[in-house]
Amino acid sequence: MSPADRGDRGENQRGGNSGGGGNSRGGGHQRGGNARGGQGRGSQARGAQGRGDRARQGAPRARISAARLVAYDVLRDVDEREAYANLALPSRIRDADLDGRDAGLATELVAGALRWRGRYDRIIELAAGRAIAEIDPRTRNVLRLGVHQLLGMRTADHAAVNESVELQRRVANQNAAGFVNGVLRTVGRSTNEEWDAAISEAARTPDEALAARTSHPAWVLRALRDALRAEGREAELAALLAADNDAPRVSLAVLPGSELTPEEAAAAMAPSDGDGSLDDAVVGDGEAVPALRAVGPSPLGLELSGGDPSRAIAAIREPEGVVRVQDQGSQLAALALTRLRPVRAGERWLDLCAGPGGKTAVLGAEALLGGATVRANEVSEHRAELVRRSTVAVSEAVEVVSHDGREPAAYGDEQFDRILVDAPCTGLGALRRRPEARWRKQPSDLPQLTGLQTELLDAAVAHLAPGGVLAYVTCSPHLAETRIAVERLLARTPGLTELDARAAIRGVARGQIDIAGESLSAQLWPHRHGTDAMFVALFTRE
Ligand SMILES: C[S@@+](CC[C@H](N)C(=O)[O-])C[C@H]1O[C@@H](n2cnc3c(N)ncnc32)[C@H](O)[C@@H]1O
Repeated sequence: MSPADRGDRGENQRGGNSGGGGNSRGGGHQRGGNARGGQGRGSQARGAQGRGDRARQGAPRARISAARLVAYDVLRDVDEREAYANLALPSRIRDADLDGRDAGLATELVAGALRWRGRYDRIIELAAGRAIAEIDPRTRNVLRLGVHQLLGMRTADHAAVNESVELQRRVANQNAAGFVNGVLRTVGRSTNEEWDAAISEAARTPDEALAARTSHPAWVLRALRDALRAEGREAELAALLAADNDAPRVSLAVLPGSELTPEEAAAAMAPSDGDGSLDDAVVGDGEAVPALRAVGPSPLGLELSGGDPSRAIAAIREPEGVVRVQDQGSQLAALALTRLRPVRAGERWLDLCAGPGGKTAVLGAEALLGGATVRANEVSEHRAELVRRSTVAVSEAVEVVSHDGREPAAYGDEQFDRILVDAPCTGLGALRRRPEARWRKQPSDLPQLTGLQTELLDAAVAHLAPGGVLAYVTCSPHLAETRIAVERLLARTPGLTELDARAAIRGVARGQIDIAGESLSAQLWPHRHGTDAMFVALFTRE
């Protein structure tokens, strides 16, 4: 019997075939610690009928927690206003005046429901016996939050179901409250393993099954596999997909030239019991602040145990902007350009696509140390302002302008010794960081993006001084935005030579770094390096 067949469809559900899921058996469960499959949901499923009966016979109406309402509102913002969850969430949390615990719950609900949307939608389809597109968008979000509580969190079944039904009554179609109740009770009766087996059984191809189980759009899954295969590392696909679904630890950078090295900054905040565990918190001025460790591949990098990064940054007591949140892959990409060869005093550098200015700050700090100066260009005025704010600590060395990087004005009649083209891209390298991103991008976005990347690269190469170095960086491993873009650039640009970016990254990295493949460019990966999947290629012009 499939999980869906075992279910109790709500009064508003259509009957009919679940679309597969015929013979559910135990299967490969994707989640680690916070999934419930590993914790004996089988026995919970056996006891679920009794609890379900009590719910149906009029258990007391559940109160809806403010955290769930906030989470629902953020999902709606993401759907209806194309909001970014990481921006919408803090403002909704502030408006609702949630305390730390509820803010944490709202954050987990939003991140989980968005990240696992593909998998949860498939489970909802199997449990409901209807396509997700046929379910009202508001009800869909109520269900996604409910499924995450049942399968991704430790919420008690009755609380997850009752609060979801109440939420449905409050924010969506009241008449579908029974439907929500029925679907969620069906979902709660089976384990993660059983649902994964049902997903696989119902899928038309192995890729469709893998994409749904790991909650990746199929085209993204294929792009990731192609990129790994190009490095001879296709076997790492499962690890990569899992890493995309894990919330990353927050990384900080300590800008070069700071009074403290990352090691000293971490030591200054080491946990008082001295075991250095990242799960510890230390006490500063009587309040717990997150612990830091100088780990990760970037020599500027620190890793935060969790909690609010601004508290850790404040505790280090460096001037504003010196210690900052930044992925360590971004740090390495910037350093690959600045440390490829020694800086000559008076060098001019250009950061062509600078907003919001994370890499510009590293370039600025390196420029200050070496006697160079940086022109930072960003097409959007608003983002150019973010670059200004991001570079306050190194503003002496950085001038910010706002032009289209394809236009001569971006270059101001100059030739540059080093140019960073950190191009707009699909962002498929940062899926773990932006849980909604994977559902926003479409393969149809690629031609427009690769066209823009081509034009930006051509304009940049035309302003590279003879003997100068250009870094092409994307936060995407998609081959169309990485190796194919590089091969095409080399083919159409006489006098341009590719340099060894792998050696450059190995040269700057903290400790050994495993960069695979035969090409000269470097691809970083979340599962292998703990960074976003940044791509770095370096060129010089004869
Ligand atoms: C990947 S982001 C750069 C990230 C940045 N380097 C950092 O580390 O913070 C790409 C940036 O390019 C900008 N951009 C897009 N089209 C552009 C154009 N035609 N000229 C210049 N910048 C552009 C986008 O607004 C975006 O801020």
